[in-house]
Amino acid sequence: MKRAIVNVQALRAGYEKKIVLQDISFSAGQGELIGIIGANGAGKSTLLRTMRGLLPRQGGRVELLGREVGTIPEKALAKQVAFLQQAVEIGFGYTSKEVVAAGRYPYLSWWQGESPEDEKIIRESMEYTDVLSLADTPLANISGGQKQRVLLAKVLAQQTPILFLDEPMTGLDVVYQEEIFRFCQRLCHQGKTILLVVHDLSAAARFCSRLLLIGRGGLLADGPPTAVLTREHLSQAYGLPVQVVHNPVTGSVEVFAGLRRNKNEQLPRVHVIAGGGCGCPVIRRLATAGFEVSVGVVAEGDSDAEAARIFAEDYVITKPFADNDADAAVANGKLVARADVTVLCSLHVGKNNLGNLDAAMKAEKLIILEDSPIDGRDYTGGRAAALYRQLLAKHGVKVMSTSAFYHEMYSLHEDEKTV
Ligand SMILES: Nc1ncnc2c1ncn2[C@@H]1O[C@H](COP(=O)(O)OP(=O)(O)OP(=O)(O)O)[C@@H](O)[C@H]1O
Repeated sequence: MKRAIVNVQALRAGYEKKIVLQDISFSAGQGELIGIIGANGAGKSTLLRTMRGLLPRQGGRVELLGREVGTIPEKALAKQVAFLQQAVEIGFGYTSKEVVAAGRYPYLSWWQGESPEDEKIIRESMEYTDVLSLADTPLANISGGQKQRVLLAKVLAQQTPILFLDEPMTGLDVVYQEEIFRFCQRLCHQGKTILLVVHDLSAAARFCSRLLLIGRGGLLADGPPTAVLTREHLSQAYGLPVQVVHNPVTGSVEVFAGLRRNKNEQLPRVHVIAGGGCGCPVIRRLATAGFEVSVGVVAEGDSDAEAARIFAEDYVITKPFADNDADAAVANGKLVARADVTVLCSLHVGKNNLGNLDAAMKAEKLIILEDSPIDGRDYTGGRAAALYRQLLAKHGVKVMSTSAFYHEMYSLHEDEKTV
């Protein structure tokens, strides 16, 4: 086991009249890049500020390089930890270089100017974050993202083994954001230990070796990104249903937060009859617009089945090429009966999914999405087309293209009027 560079035991953190975090325990070893994640107001900044000794602890211990943080003199502490704080105010009369030079303060006495060695470190730090060309520009004259990179250079110039970075990506475009993550990785590879607050969970998953999830007044999870970024953990931390999709190709994670529903708001339930991938965008759009969505019957392995798992609250998935799955048909029928509106996607119909048209027949309110004539989508020798024509003749049925539906679907909130 590596020596703990940061060691936090049973920490209680917060403010005079308000305890924000209880019982936080973890330790960080050399070379770790640790992302601190959690909802707004969860206590991430409070944790970092307490660990750095800027906020008094309400209980527990924080050790940096084996020493209790409260016992380390300020200048010695500044040689151990550099802290990029959120929303720091800096006198705007200073040039970028002067701001970065302030990072050298733990190494200077009041009578000493910067040595050639300090100058070299300042220049290298500014090169690292690509702001050397702004050296003589006053901070007042540079953009928000450039300012953030100047502040990062200042933190680097402090040359500490530990870095605490509170949302260092604020204001950075995607290219610089990734670059900052990559240089954090490089610094950790060189032996530094970095804890950074990050809101972009996908980037956190790709770049951090470990995540600490803060929520509900404590440490909800601690471990590698795949173990921390689960539906259960994130739903707890963010206080609403969250879906998590890990992309094995890019290593990134997509997180879809459910809507914060007003308890009195009754949104229509929409059942989507899909298959062969035609339902995928319909399911996604309905769910992200806030509808309660169910899906059926779709086949395992089909992208509609994946979309159902991610976005739908209920679904019926059958084995691929399963003919006449009676149980699936019954379950699908129940979802149709429960829905306020059923949407029949523009699917291709073979003998194994003919039952989907029977299910649509039972819908009280039906919208048919028709992107091409049924005859070109009928693989049953005419049975599907015949059933489909009966559907078209049903009372109150609406027929439209899928793209037209995307515009119309918001009026489903007033479905009585529109269907
Ligand atoms: N100086 C303060 N005095 C009292 N309460 C505070 C103070 N600063 C923050 N808080 C409260 O402490 C809680 C945690 O705030 P903190 O800034 O640590 O959250 P955070 O996770 O960093 O949030 P965000 O993601 O929005 O930056 C919040 O409820 C906040 O209102």
